[in-house]
Amino acid sequence: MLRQQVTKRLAACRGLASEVRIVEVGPRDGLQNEKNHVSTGLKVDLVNKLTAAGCDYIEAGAFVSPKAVPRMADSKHVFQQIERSNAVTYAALTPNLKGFETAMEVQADEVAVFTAASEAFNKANIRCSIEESIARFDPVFEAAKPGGVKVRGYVSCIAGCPYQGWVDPAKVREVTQLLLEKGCYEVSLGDTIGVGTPGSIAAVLKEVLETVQPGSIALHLHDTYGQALANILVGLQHGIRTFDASVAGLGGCPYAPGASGNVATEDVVYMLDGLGIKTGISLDELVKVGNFISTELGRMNGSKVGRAVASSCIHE
Ligand SMILES: CC(C)(COP(=O)([O-])OP(=O)([O-])OC[C@H]1O[C@@H](n2cnc3c(N)ncnc32)[C@H](O)[C@@H]1OP(=O)([O-])[O-])[C@@H](O)C(=O)NCCC(=O)NCCSC(=O)C[C@@](C)(O)CC(=O)[O-]
Repeated sequence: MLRQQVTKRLAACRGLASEVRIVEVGPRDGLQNEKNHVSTGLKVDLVNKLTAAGCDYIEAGAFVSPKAVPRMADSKHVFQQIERSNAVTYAALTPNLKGFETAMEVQADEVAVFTAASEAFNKANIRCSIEESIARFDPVFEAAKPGGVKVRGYVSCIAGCPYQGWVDPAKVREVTQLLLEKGCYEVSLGDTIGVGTPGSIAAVLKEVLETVQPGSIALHLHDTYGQALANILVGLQHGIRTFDASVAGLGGCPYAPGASGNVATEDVVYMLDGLGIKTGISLDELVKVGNFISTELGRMNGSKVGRAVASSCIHE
């Protein structure tokens, strides 16, 4: 109790938010690149367990070409079988109108369109230029309007690209702004290959926040170089209040060879708990979910907190 009061005061003193939103991307970003088959039942279990742990935003699947990303081919069944909570937003990735229509068939609450700040990455990932990708989203924005469906946006490769290397922060700002003007309510800035450092992420945020409000920005940080938590702290210091994360650090992008998964949700929640910043997620329950999915997939739990708790290190 005392620790909670002290840490809350600490967060306030440092001008950090008292609450943040975690976008749990494990069932989508986390599983899209799994080597082995992942059953629909396991995906459904994962989403249900994340719901029970208090996650209130879960990206549960992707309506993309099954040839491009076979692991997401059963997203329709996942959406049809999950036990929904009214308190949770169940979202899906939709690269075009076809994806949006499927998302609506299975009552996804929100959709996300995705492009990049790197032409080379976009060509590999969605087989078109940045400009063409945004034109493809126009029908999605149009179709979303009548039903008031919220559209989130992703900009990949904000801190570097596996194909072209350096990415200009001005390009990140330009694409972000365009997505917001077109109709995204929020744009998640993706360090797709996890190369960003507190210095480079601060430089990107400084550039983007020249013209965009921090409330319209989220950070989506892969943890390849172990910088993601430090980068989240930089995000908090810049007023960002939404962070994407993946339970057990699951994942990687099929078009970013060698990149590890998103920062582990358990690690983020542990850090935020320590800062007295609320997420609504139960760390103890989340750790169980991370251990469950890691065991089921036969992979090492990518969350340091998950491993520490499992090996009975001291945990308040
Ligand atoms: C974008 C396309 C479709 C373009 O692919 P294309 O080949 O240019 O498009 P197309 O319209 O010619 O369609 C090709 C085939 O895909 C089918 N198709 C077309 N659209 C759909 C759809 N919505 N749902 C299901 N099927 C679809 C379409 O029907 C056709 O089937 P075929 O006639 O060959 O049998 C393709 O390249 C694609 O689906 N790519 C998937 C890319 C992807 O999912 N990448 C991983 C997610 S992004 C990511 O991880 C980064 C992020 C978001 O996490 C942030 C970060 O970390 O930076």
